[in-house]
Amino acid sequence: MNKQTLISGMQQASTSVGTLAGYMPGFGNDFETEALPDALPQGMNSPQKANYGLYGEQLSGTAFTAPSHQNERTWCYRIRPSVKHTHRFERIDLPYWKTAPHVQNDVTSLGQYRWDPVPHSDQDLTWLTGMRTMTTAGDVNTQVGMASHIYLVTKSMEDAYFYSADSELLVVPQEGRLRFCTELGIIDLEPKEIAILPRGLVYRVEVLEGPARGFVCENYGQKFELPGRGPIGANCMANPRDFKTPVAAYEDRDAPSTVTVKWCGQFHETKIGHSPLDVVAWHGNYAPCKYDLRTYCPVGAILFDHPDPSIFTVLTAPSGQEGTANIDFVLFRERWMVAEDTFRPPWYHKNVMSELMGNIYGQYDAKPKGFIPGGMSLHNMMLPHGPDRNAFEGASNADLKAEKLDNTMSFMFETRFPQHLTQFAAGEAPLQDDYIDCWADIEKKFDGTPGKK
Ligand SMILES: O=C(O)Cc1cc(O)ccc1O
Ligand SMILES: [Fe+2]
Repeated sequence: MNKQTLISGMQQASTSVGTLAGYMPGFGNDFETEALPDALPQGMNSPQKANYGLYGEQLSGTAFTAPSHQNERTWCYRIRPSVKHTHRFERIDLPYWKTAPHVQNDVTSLGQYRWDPVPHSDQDLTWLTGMRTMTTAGDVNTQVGMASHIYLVTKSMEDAYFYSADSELLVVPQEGRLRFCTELGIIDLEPKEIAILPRGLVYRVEVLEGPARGFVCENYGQKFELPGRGPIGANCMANPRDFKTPVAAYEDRDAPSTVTVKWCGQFHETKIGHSPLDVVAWHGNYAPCKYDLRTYCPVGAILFDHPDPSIFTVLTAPSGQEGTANIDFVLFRERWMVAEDTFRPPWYHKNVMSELMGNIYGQYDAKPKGFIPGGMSLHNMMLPHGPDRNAFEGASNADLKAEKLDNTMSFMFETRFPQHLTQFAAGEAPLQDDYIDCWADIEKKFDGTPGKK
């Protein structure tokens, strides 16, 4: 159990810029943290009167009766209970943020697709107005599937807060720096890091360095967890201690504000008179965290052949069918290539799962050109894909000495469900019309004679 105390500058400041974010290590630990001494009750959750006049409130991330190893909840001790924050809800429109099921008859999703980076806009865009849905999969109403988004953020949310009742958000920054001021503490996030924001957690997003662009995987289903390592053992891949959960930090701020809620794909707004980020102390295992992708320790082939990319899974969100994820988050980062007599890049492939990829920086080995930082690609359920002609020719003729793949970080959101393009992805976003031509010049080498061509 971790215990750490931070007296937060959030309390005084009108925004939290300038405060120091502090973190506790571990994935899914039972944490405890207080921003004021003795704010956290000891030995019980519901004292008749909590210290400082705080209200106790539980945030349940799983059903009460979920098996113990999956059961997640957090006890918050806050200046006002959340229910004081909810008055009448009014429907608002965020036209670019879409939710499954969202199958558009005039949009074709069957195919291989690739996009250049969505350019920054000259408008002021917040975390909410700057979210651009690219694909949706599954059904939010039955809590299965996901959506992939690009965010373009230039403006901090001011006296404005948000939570998603629909989903947990996995945030993968590509440009710029953001600060997530959450009920449970502050997370500063930059490229090469990721963050997980649990379903139901209230937060405000500030721009520390803009413009900011990145990718989001919105998970409607069971939470992301660390994959079992099997025979790899107790170490390597993503190690639990490299996940960082913020220490408690609170705002005692009275100001006319809004809270926007995403609920079954709809957005509603309510007005409140104070900051809802008023949790002075908390304990539990349902909390946001961040993770530095540079601490991911890749394990791979050290003699021959190319393993399935699941070897690079950072996080997996189960679907209920064992081994068939609702979402796998897979990382292709710097590593040594040493396999002998082997075609080293990804092989040609058709997959029952749907593969959405994004480039954080550098060059991806199967697509040395055209898949650029900030760009995305989609190889949907059972649609063939693989190295382009240049990658194939290069790798099948290469001198197979040990080689470092340097300056490379791409990722995949892989889901068991087909992914449907939004109108934005099919129309407004910079779709590369000529993407499939990258395979057009692949040569027939077969002439009936044995031997390597
Ligand atoms: O580039 C892709 O499509 C992803 C991918 C990577 C890999 O190493 C093996 C198979 C695969 O589909
Ligand atoms: Fe693939």
